[in-house]
Amino acid sequence: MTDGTSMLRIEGLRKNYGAVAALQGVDIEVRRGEVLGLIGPNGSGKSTLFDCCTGLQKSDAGRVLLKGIDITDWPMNRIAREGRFLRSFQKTVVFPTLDCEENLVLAGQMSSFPNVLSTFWIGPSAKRRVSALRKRAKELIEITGLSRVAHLPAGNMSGGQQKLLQFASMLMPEPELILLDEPLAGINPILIEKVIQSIEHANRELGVTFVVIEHNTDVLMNLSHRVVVLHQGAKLADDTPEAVVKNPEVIEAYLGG
Ligand SMILES: Nc1ncnc2c1ncn2[C@@H]1O[C@H](COP(=O)(O)OP(=O)(O)OP(=O)(O)O)[C@@H](O)[C@H]1O
Repeated sequence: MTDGTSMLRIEGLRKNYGAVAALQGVDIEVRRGEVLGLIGPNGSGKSTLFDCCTGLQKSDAGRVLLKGIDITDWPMNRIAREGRFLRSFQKTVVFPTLDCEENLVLAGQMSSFPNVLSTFWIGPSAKRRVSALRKRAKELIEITGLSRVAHLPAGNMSGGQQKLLQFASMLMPEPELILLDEPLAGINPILIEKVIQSIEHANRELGVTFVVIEHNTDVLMNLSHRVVVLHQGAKLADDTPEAVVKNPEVIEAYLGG
């Protein structure tokens, strides 16, 4: 649960794509330790908000502060490495010929070694790091419920299992903040439960703060401590899940249909 301190502060964020005002001055505070749900109709600016916070798109105005530090102009890799701040994309990406543990160790190596060449250096300290990464990979395979398929090349796993593996990969570098873009899209109900449990475990036991975009609103309302609603690039509501589902403006703009 949150201790009330600021993890991510978004101030007056604006982004135009030509004539389209994707974000029209959005303010959001994400508190350390919370799961914040982000909902809104298609095209309301949710993914653009993630893109501008993580350096994939440059905003036209506004600021993004991570633990009080202005990261608005930081490039993506600096945000991920120094900020311990990661995001997922709607498309799942895994290394298809590697099994779960190999995928996870590689994800850990890519983030914990200072540069690509050093991942090939097999000195004693590198061996120790790889062995620590293998230990963490095994724990994450257990946590995400992937043990039964862990020996398969990731390319032979189902789409939902690949999503779980991608989620576990994001946890390898011990991030503090993760933005998840539609983690449940296209996966079956049994795996939906596993994804939810994995997010809850990472939040409660590993202390990871989450912002989650998800169109499955029933699940999102259960998972989130607080929910922000975007509509036409502006914030329409910012409240508890219980209050958001009863908000007449939110019902009209999004939940009603
Ligand atoms: N790279 C881009 N170039 C031009 N317009 C874009 C680009 N990315 C997004 N847009 C436009 O910006 C607006 C917001 O899009 P965005 O993808 O952020 O919405 P969203 O809420 O994530 O939608 P969805 O729920 O469908 O994923 C839309 O009108 C979209 O068409």
